[in-house]
Amino acid sequence: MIKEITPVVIKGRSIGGEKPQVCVPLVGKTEEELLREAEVIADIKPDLVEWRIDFFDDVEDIEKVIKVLEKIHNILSSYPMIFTCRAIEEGGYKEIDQSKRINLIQAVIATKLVDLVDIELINGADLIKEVLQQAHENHVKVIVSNHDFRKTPSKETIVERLVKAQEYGADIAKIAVMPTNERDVLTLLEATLEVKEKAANIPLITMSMSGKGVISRIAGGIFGSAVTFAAGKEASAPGQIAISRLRQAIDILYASL
Ligand SMILES: O=C1C[C@@](O)(C(=O)O)C[C@@H](O)[C@@H]1O
Repeated sequence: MIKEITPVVIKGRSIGGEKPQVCVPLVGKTEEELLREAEVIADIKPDLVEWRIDFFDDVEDIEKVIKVLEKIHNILSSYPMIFTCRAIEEGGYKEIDQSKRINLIQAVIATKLVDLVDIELINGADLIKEVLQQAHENHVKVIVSNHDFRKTPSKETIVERLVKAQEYGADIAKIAVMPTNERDVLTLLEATLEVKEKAANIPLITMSMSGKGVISRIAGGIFGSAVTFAAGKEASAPGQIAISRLRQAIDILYASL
């Protein structure tokens, strides 16, 4: 039996709807860089924006982060915004003390200036549930994510991690893995389709990273991935391509479906 996925709709964008949404990251290290980047992103009109705060020089200064967030929000208020402070062991830009990372995520949720936050599955059920509860009280959605920058786990492991994120109460479950060969890309796509067909009632986001995995960023929607990440001014992970080229490729695929 095919499970029904309920889309997450934010500011008119349907995550988990007919077509994958394209998200671009903000990866500036300084306020100046970020505001310039936000202007560029406003021009290229993605569907979603992700602020990868772990790239920011003053990431540990909560007051500064919130001041910059207000300015970014002024430029990009019409776009659903994901706030991500990626843990170093999952591909984060730099080491950030775990309790500072969680305090920051919670302080940002309380501002209600972001629409989604990303928290890694490795944080465990208790912390994830605490973040989920606070997020939902503030009308913020939660992406529970997992990343492997070294390899592609087995199909069963990918399925298990996505299902676990859903069981923890995630609004969206995400996994990004690194292929070492072409078959790994198929493994990621097959796992995505299996979760979509058999288990998911929330949207999934999956990708096989690097050049080898680029087909998953273009065609992942067909197998069940609701969001694909493209480079805006800069990329936040290996394999992201320019948004204009990604959109063209997606349009070609979807015109034939
Ligand atoms: O988790 C993801 C996916 C990603 O790693 C990618 O491969 O596109 C990019 C990250 O910025 C984002 O948080």
